[in-house]
Amino acid sequence: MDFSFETIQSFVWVFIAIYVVYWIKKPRISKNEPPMVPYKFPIIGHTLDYLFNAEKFLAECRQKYGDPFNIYVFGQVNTIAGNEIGHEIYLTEVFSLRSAMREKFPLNRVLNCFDNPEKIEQVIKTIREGITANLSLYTERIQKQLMISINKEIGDCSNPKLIITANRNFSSVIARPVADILVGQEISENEDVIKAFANFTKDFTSILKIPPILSFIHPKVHIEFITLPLRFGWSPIRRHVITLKEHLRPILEKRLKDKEILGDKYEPPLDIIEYFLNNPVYETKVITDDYLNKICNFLFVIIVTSIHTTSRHITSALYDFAGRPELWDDIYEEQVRIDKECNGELSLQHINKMVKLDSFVRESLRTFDTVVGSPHRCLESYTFKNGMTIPKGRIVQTYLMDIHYNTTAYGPEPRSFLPYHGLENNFPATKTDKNYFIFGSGKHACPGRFLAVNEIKIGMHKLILNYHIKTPSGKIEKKVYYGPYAVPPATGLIFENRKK
Ligand code: HEM
Repeated sequence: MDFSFETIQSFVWVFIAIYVVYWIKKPRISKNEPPMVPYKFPIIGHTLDYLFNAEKFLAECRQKYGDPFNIYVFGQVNTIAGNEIGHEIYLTEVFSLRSAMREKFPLNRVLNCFDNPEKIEQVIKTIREGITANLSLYTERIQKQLMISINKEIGDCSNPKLIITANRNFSSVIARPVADILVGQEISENEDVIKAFANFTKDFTSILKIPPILSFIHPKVHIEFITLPLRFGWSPIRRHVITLKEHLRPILEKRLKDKEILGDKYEPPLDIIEYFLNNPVYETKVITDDYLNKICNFLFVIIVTSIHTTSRHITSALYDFAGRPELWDDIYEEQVRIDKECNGELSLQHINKMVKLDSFVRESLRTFDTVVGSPHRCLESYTFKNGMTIPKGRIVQTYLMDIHYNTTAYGPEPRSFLPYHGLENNFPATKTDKNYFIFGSGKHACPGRFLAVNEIKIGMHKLILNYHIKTPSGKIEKKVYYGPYAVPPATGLIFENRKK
């Protein structure tokens, strides 16, 4: 075979380019760092194992190299912190989830307040003061909205009905109560608004479906590439922002007018938009387009953090319930007793009495089975208590499976489903703990977890009271994996009316 001079020249250039990338990207691990797991292929490193075999691969690394260890994925060294060391990440401000998320979930490119630490602090304060502190006042409305959703999405099942949960994962079920809390009862009756709430995250994450090949050069190159269309004016979420603005404007204008006319006699509705109108930072006399953009930006941050997460976990808890017939009667009996006690109208006290259901939900959250998650960026060089040091800029991932399946906390068979572990050990589903990281831990632990668990418990209570729920196979269905991240099974659930 003859090669022309040009062909040989091209080969040489390709070789030089690969060598330069290899040399630049070659991980440089200093002496005191966690051990680097050896790999066979330069540049690719452990990427394939991480994507297609994460559970087994990381378990083998953990066994061989201890905790923590370093792996090389998508051209970056990642430190994997497990059961012994993981909690340290959450005890100091040296590690930042927000900084790491910018390269994984570039929401800041469509919601500019996501890039502003002060605004995010305001979001967190709003969740704590405006939602969690008022949870008892919201309970009746959450219940009502969940029942509307259940009747619409599941409805009459005189004959068994298969509801396919894939992709949607009951996001519109959860969107309704969240809309009620954020924008009030009147706007949340509008189906377009509910759709905007339910689909915002799914539509935004459509840009994340592009495989991160360019991350091998640098994660920022990949992010610049996938967000390129946004710079030319295309936005996957624009229509949702327009819908919300359209419906917010007349309501906000009416509230300002009512306030002016009624003065002290004005009765402020309980919702987050009213919380804004009374907040010195967001006070206004006139509803301008700029003001609406500001409010929508803020609301969509709460929507992104609250709906997708909660709907994914209520779906998963339903699969966990449906696949375990041995638990059905016990949990059903608790719901019947509480339903009789409250005459169908739950208060926060009644929800707190659902101790078996709470323990079941905690166990479903613990065994959700994402292998690693919650990436945090190390903002300055840090030395762990065991003396190992990691450099500034390093991404540290929490090895959730190692934490959630540790034998010290969960006994000799930590992978089995222990429905009453929380109840027996006085660990409610909302309580963060070094053996339970589903809501993170420390200062930045999820501020929305009280709302999330309440929605899941109310939703499950109503569903279990009204329906027999089964999996199509009659067994526990397997989760679906995207690399190391788990999502609920996609087989669907069978609902059948309970005989009253
Ligand atoms: C089952 C549902 C949910 C899960 C599993 C979940 C999980 C998490 C996790 C793991 C974190 C990171 C914590 C850390 O770094 O220590 C977090 C943060 C956060 N979550 Fe949730 N979450 C859920 C529901 C919600 C809801 C309903 C809201 C809002 C009402 C919310 C708002 C937030 C916010 C604003 C943060 C950022 C906190 C900060 O940076 O300080 N989450 N969540």
